[in-house]
Amino acid sequence: MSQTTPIKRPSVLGGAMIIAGTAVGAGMFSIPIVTSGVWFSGSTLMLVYTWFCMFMSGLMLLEANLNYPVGSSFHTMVKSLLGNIWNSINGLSVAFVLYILTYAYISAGGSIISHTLTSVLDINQTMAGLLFAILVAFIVWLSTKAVDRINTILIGGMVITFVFSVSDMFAQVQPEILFNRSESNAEYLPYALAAFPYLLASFGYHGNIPGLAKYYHQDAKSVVHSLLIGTLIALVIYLLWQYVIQGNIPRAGFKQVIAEGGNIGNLLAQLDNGVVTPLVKQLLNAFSYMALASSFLGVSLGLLDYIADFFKFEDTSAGRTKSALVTFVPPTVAALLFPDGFLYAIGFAGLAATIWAVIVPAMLARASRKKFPQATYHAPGGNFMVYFVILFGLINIVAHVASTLNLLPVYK
Ligand SMILES: N[C@@H](Cc1ccccc1)C(=O)O
Repeated sequence: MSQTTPIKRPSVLGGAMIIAGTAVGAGMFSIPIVTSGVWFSGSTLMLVYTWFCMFMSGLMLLEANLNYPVGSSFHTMVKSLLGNIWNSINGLSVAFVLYILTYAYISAGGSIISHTLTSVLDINQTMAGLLFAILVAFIVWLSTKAVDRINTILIGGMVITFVFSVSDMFAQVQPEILFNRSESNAEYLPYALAAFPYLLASFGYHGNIPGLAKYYHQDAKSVVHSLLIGTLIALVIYLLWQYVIQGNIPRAGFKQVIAEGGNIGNLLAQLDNGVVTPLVKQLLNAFSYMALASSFLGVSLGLLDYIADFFKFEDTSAGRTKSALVTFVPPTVAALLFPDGFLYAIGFAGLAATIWAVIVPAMLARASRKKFPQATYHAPGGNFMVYFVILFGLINIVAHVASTLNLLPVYK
């Protein structure tokens, strides 16, 4: 008797963890700093708006992806739906984001390692960044499987340290600080626009969508659910993070963080003067390492695969060594020369990600509806949502260009 065995699909939660693991990373540490101008209430609205648009653009990418063979990359979709010019723009913006994030992770990694080790070991930030980069490069060079295993451990550790540290700090939050009651006539709104690209970068995960569609055997519903849950986990983590940080460190304290360069170590140092107990500080440090390392592993693995594909390097240990050198040497050298560019890097990552994680997905959905009218999955909201998402992208570009040209007020 012949029997068709139903395809066993992995649980929605697994995909949600992949998405949350990519999204929650270096961007998160920039959020309280870059929103110190608009502060807590305003940034809550901005986070929800950004989450919504980044979730929608993910669904649009999925819509296009499902019309192509399993696992088709950005390259295949953009080339077929938008042509060669867009394909080049898209490819460049992907490579740029991956490179600049790799730099940001090395810079930030150096900053927290040297911050936590100052009392026991006199190691400067540049050396610490170098060690961090070498360790991650080694794991990525080993194999995708090694990255997968270590990431699972890291995400487990992140959940534990985040829950313990945040639940303790939760109780310490002071409404006077959180709502900035001591400052009368404070201005918030003028500082809002400049923060957007950092929030956008923090919700970036879109490179994972083709892989996720493959993981769920092209079942739209499972992918949609895991995107929804994964991005909501990121949103909840960011809101809690904002709540405990901006409810414990007074708004004026951020002027010092920004003056010191705005790296993670500077932010964590502000908690030394506060009410946070030494144990909670250690937990937060541990959380920061793990959040950084897990994104660093994921992003640099993506970059290594991209480079291997671009230069046609083989998947042998010699080929992987070449890919690893092209992946890690330029950002490591940049981090040695400019150890404190963390915030700039996240802002530029947000700008470039606007292209491939916001505008291109919206354009792909529009083009794919014309080319494949019989498609079964459609992202919600029709053409209105396509333009809504494109508008969000344009706001981010204007925000970044204007703030780079010093046209926007800066809280410092
Ligand atoms: N969201 C990631 C950065 C990222 C952006 C775009 C794609 C992938 C990752 C972070 O905050 O660290």
